[in-house]
Amino acid sequence: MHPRNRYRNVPDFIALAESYEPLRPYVTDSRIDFKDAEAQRRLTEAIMFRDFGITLHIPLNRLCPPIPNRLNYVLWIQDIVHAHSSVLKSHPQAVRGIDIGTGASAIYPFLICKTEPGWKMVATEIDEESHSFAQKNISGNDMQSQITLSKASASGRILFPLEDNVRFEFSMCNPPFYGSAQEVADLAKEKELPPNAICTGADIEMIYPDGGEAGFVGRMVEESEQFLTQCKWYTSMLGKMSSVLAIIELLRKRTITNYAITEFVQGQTRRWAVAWSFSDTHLPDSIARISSIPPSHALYPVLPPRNTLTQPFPGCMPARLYEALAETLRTIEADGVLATEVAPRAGSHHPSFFIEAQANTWSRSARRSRRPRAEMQLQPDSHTGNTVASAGKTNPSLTCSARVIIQETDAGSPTAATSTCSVEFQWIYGKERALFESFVSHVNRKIAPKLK
Ligand SMILES: C[S@@+](CC[C@H](N)C(=O)[O-])C[C@H]1O[C@@H](n2cnc3c(N)ncnc32)[C@H](O)[C@@H]1O
Repeated sequence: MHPRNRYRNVPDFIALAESYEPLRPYVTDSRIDFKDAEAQRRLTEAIMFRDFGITLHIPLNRLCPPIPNRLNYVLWIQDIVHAHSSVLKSHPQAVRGIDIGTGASAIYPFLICKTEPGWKMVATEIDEESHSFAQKNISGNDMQSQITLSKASASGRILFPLEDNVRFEFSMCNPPFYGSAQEVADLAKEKELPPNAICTGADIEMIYPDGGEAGFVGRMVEESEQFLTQCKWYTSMLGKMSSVLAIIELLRKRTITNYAITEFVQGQTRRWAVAWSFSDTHLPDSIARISSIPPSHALYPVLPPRNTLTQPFPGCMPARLYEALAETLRTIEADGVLATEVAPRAGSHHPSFFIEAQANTWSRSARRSRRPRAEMQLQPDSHTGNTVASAGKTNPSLTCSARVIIQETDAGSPTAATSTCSVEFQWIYGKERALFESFVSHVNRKIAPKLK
C-alpha cells in the first residue's frame, strides 16, 4: 500500500457506522460481509462521507470502488505531479487532470479534488447509465467547478479531452480489464479476478473486446503520440502483470523511453500502474521503479533506467561529505554550471543543491574548447522558473539535484546495522541521459580526493 495511504489499517467499522447511519445494519461483530454488494456500497459511501465530505450514490449494477485501493493510485499521481517540488522554485499551479472511464461514482475525480483543492479534473465516461450517475454525484456534491464530465463515444478517441488544445498535467484510467466474457469466466476459475469484479461490474466496465486492458491502454499509447506533451504524464492502472509487460514493450517499440511502473498491493490484490511522457522531465526512482522486486522478477528487466544515482562514500561523516560536495559544485560553477542551495528536505540535516547546466562544460574535451565565461548569461528558465546559466537559450540542457543522504545498511546480523553516507543525484530535466551520467561521475570523481 502507498505509504501515505490512510487506510493502511482496517477501519473501525463501528466508528464509521456511527458517522454514517446507512452502514449500521451491515456491521455485525465489528465486521462487514464483503460478499454482500449492498454492504460494500454502504462502506464506500460511508468512507467518502466521513473522510472526504462526499455524498455518493453507487448503483447496484455497476462497480463499487474500494476506497483504499483507489486512493493508492491517487497518491501516486500526487507523487508524480509534486515530484520535484522540494527543489523547484516554481510549482505546478492550476493542475488539470483527465480521468478516463470515471464510472458511476466518479471516484478518482472526487478523491483528487478533495485532496488537492486547487486541481481540476475532466472525467470521461462512455456508458449512459454510469455517465448519468456520475453527473448526479458531481452536481449533488456541488463539484461542477472542479469536475467536468464528458461523454465518450465508441467511434471517437479515448483521449478526446486533449482535442480541445488545453494542457493537462496528467491523465489517469482504470480500464476495462478483460477481453471477453470467456476470459472473465476462465480467470474466475483460476481465482485471479480482482475482488468484487464479477459480482457487480457491467460488461461495459469489465470488457474491452479489442484486447482487454492491454488493448485499451495500447490504444491510449497510440493516441498519446498525436498529443505528445499536451498532457505531461499519461498513466493507467493495470490488473494483470502480462498487461504491464505488453504496454512496456509497446512503449519501447515506439521509442517512448520516459516511463514509470509502480505496484499497488492491497491484501491479496496486486495491481500495477504505468506512466509515460514525451516531456524531458524525469521522475525519481522512488516513483518510477518498483523498489521491492529482485532481479529475478519478471518486471525487473522492464523497469525504466535509473534517474536517481547514488554514490556511497563509506566511513565518511555527513558534514564532511556535504562540504566536499559543496566545494566541488562551487568549482564546477566556475565552469558555467549553476548550483543553488535549497533548504534541507524533511528528515535531512544538510541543504540540497539545485543544479542547472546549459551544456557539458566539465568534460576534458569541453574544457579544451571552452568559450570565455563572459558569453554566459543568467536567464530565467521557462521550464523550472529558476535562473540558469545560459548562452542565449532558455532551457538548460541538464537540471538535476544533489544531496547527502544517510543509508542504513544491514551487514548481516541484527546488531551490526551501520550507516553509510552517500551523495544522491536526481535527474530532473534534460534530453540526454549521458549528460546527466557524465555530470554525476565528474562530481563523484572530484569529491573523492577531497575526503582523503
Ligand atoms: C473498470 S471501470 C472503472 C470505473 C472507475 N474509474 C473506477 O475505478 O471504479 C472502466 C470504466 O471505463 C468506462 N469506459 C469503457 N470504455 C470507455 C471509453 N472508450 N471512454 C470512456 N470510458 C470508457 C466503462 O464504462 C467503465 O465505467
